[in-house]
Amino acid sequence: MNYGGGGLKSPFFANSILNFSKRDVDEATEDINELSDIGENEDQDVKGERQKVKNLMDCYVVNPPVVMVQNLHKEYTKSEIKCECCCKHDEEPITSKIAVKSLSLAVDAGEVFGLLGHNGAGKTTTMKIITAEEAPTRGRVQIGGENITSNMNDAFQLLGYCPQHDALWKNITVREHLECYAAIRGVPFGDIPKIVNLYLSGLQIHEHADKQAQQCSGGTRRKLSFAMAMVGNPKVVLLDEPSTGMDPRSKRFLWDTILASFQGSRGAILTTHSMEEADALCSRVGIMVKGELRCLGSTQHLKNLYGAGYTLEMKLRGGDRTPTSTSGDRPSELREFVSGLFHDATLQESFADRLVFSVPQQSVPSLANCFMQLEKAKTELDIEEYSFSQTTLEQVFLKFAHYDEVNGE
Ligand SMILES: Nc1ncnc2c1ncn2[C@@H]1O[C@H](COP(=O)(O)OP(=O)(O)OP(=O)(O)O)[C@@H](O)[C@H]1O
Repeated sequence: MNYGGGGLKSPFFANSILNFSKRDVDEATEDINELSDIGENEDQDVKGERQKVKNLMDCYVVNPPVVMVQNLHKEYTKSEIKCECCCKHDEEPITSKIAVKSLSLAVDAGEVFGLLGHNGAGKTTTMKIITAEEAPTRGRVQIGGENITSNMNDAFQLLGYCPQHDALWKNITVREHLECYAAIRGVPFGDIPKIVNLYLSGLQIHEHADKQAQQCSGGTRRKLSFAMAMVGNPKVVLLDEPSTGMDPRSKRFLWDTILASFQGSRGAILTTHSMEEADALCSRVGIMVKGELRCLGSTQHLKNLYGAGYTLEMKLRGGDRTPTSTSGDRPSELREFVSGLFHDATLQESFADRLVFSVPQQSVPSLANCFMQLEKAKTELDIEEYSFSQTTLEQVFLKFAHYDEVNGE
């Protein structure tokens, strides 16, 4: 039995019409708590989140998280793996593939949770399971406290979804898409034109409003998908790489809309490959590696925990007085100064008059003192400019990416 009505590219399909069978549901809810595949060395925050979800699932909560998944697991079996080529796989038989490994997560109201990870880490699969486009191998999902299998109507009324691949009606105009979604989400009839125009102008797609979706560029279709997910203010919104292909001004509108929307009782899950976007928009992020949630917390928490500390970048004044010049070995003087100030600092890069040092967290007991010394050295050592910055989220992400490579299959 198939609950789903739409094809894969239908906007209604992409907005949460169930697509799995009763058998899938029964099997999926088995063995929720008895798992043998949870890593022994699971990160403390991930472990804490798993326990938090278990506690919340076990009791009645007045204000439940907007999205809660418990021990979500997805293994594509041999028969589910779609082969896109016509070979007979004589050499390499297709085996099963674990896309999501025992993921437990609770996204609270007022939160934008960033799901980060390499291509193929399992982000989209997680979203597809939450929207019931895919059935989990096991695990539970609640949206606004409503179980998506036993209380599907209530659960999906709360949900907006911007899928990774735009799901639009090709012969319907941009404006009609938005009007239809606004009406479905219960926007009062008289307010629909005003609200639709707000999105059209904010995303700068007014001039394309009366074009059919099939006549629009990829960027315009992306903007439309984002607006469709947001219009009518659903309580929970899943945004799968919403800003891909958007110009900077529209991206700014998207950021502003997200920042303004998910306060109070609403919440969102956002996937993005832009660490800048995650840093700007997400109250918490989680990094997935090979289907597994490896860490989670605020971006500052992850930088403190997994960051390498600080990066000190310095540029000496006078581009021609390079290390090969005859005017004294100023870079050596600078290196000496830096190692005196930070004992464990290491030189990462040195090119002409520009030097970059990596400074461990524990070498910086006082930021105030550090800046005082750097300002003094600026004059004494004739430094044109310097920057002293904390590890970026990108560096934290790359650390996990490195783990992925080292432990690659
Ligand atoms: N229908 C499917 N059949 C078999 N394997 C699949 C299927 N869909 C996804 N996968 C596999 O599951 C893993 C996770 O894929 P998923 O699309 O969730 O990753 P992702 O993190 O969203 O990547 P991206 O950043 O590229 O969107 C990948 O290895 C992918 O090849």
